[in-house]
Amino acid sequence: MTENAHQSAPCPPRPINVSGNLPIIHVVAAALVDSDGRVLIAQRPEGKAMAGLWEFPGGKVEAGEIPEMALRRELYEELGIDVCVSCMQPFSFASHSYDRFHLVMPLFVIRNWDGLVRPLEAAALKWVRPMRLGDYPMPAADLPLVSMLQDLL
Ligand SMILES: Nc1nc2c([nH]c(=O)n2[C@@H]2O[C@H](COP(=O)(O)OP(=O)(O)OP(=O)(O)O)[C@@H](O)[C@H]2O)c(=O)[nH]1
Ligand SMILES: [Mg+2]
Repeated sequence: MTENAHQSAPCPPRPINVSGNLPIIHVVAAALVDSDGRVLIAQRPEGKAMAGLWEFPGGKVEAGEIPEMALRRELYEELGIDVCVSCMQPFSFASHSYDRFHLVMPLFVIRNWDGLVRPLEAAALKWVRPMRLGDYPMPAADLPLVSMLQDLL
């Protein structure tokens, strides 16, 4: 072993398709944090994939959009709020293989916005203390993000 080699605990299992045969879906999502440190999660409505699961608001990046523009559009469509790009703090990202696609999803932390959040597309919205996020079933890609948020907040 060289002097610089770093010995640490074994990597946790992270199912990932490395053969490159899955379409890549670019999604962008937000952890809105209120003045009490609670995080907003949205329940996916009936009729959508993963219906019933709780997620970070956001959605697919469209052709020609940068992630911040896509997030501003999605948060207006889904929650009725306006968020300026300078209030979007890049936090982390998910890179996760589902059966049918590979998801790449940056997550931004947002503490300031204009307007009151409303469930314009979600089945329900909830403000949740970071330590309680585990009480809500979320997509597999989100689980590492939840741990990182719990460390941050
Ligand atoms: N918004 C969001 N999508 C997530 C999360 N985690 C996760 O795996 N996804 C997946 O990312 C994909 C795209 O999300 P989406 O359904 O919100 O996309 P969208 O708002 O553009 O909806 P649409 O395609 O019906 O117009 C879905 O397959 C969703 O399950 C998350 O925390 N937030
Ligand atoms: Mg969405």
